[in-house]
Amino acid sequence: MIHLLTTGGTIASTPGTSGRNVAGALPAEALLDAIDAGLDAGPAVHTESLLQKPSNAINGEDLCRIAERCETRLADPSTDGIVITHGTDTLEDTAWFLQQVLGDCPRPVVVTGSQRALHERGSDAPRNLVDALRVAAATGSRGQGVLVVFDEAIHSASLVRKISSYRLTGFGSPGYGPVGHIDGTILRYPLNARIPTPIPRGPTLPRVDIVPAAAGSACPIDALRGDGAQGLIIDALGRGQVPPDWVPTIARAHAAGCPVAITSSTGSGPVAEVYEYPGSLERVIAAGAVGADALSARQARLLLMLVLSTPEGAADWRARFATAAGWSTV
Ligand SMILES: NC(=O)C[C@H](N)C(=O)O
Repeated sequence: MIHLLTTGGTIASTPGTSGRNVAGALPAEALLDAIDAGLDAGPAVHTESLLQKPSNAINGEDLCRIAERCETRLADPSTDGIVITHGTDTLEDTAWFLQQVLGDCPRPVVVTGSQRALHERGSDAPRNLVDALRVAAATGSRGQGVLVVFDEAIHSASLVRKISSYRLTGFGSPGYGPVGHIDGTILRYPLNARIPTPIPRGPTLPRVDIVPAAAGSACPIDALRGDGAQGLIIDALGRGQVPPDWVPTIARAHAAGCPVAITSSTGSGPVAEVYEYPGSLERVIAAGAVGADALSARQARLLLMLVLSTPEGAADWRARFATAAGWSTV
């Protein structure tokens, strides 16, 4: 039995009164009805409508609810796999979060969505959902961690990012490529994903904000801390550089006990201490920040939220964050 958990997004959209889409209105049963013909003799499916939201509205509480539903379903031996439908705007965030808490997934957990709603011409919703159910039911998908299925490709949740705001090839794994492909009813897995070790999570997730760096821009870190941010991700330039006058502000945050991590805003490739000059990553790390390897800012944010959500994690955040961020290196 495959458990279909729906959370909203364009894949569950209905037409609104103005002609635009209302994301998330369709319940799970209606989604399944719409693709029944495409499933042929596919797996038996049990449905659950958990959320009906556009994905820009998914918050930390929702992430914990989705994770909890996965854990509960996976504890039931009748569940062979889980498919989660989700809006594409933050699909990679939820998939990444689940990857950090669920581990290698001996029974597959697959996330999908669509760029066009079911009622729109050429909708990718039926294809993506049928493919996701097929991937969740396949023995070859076991132990590969959380997977994202989109446009006949299978991505690791550790690597996937939304790469187009509208094209049906909405997702990619920049620098790596998909871990598998869906060729009709045949699944091909040319690569095995390396799976990070699960991270314990507390009952609530603390607030961590993302600060984009740009040449000559002002550093809002003091204001964000004053407003209640408990950790910060600086989405930095290139290998991890920030404007030179940001460094004292980062040192102030460090002295006040606020974790600061550095990602590269380039979209592909890790941060690295390859320069020494004012504002270089080497100076930023000397001021107390930690590098986030090749994680996106959104991945780093969720990782830091998870690490800080338990007292043990908060006490040891630097080592735990760095280890988890570097999961893909050997
Ligand atoms: N294609 C989509 O699902 C986008 C939509 N705005 C969402 O993320 O909910």
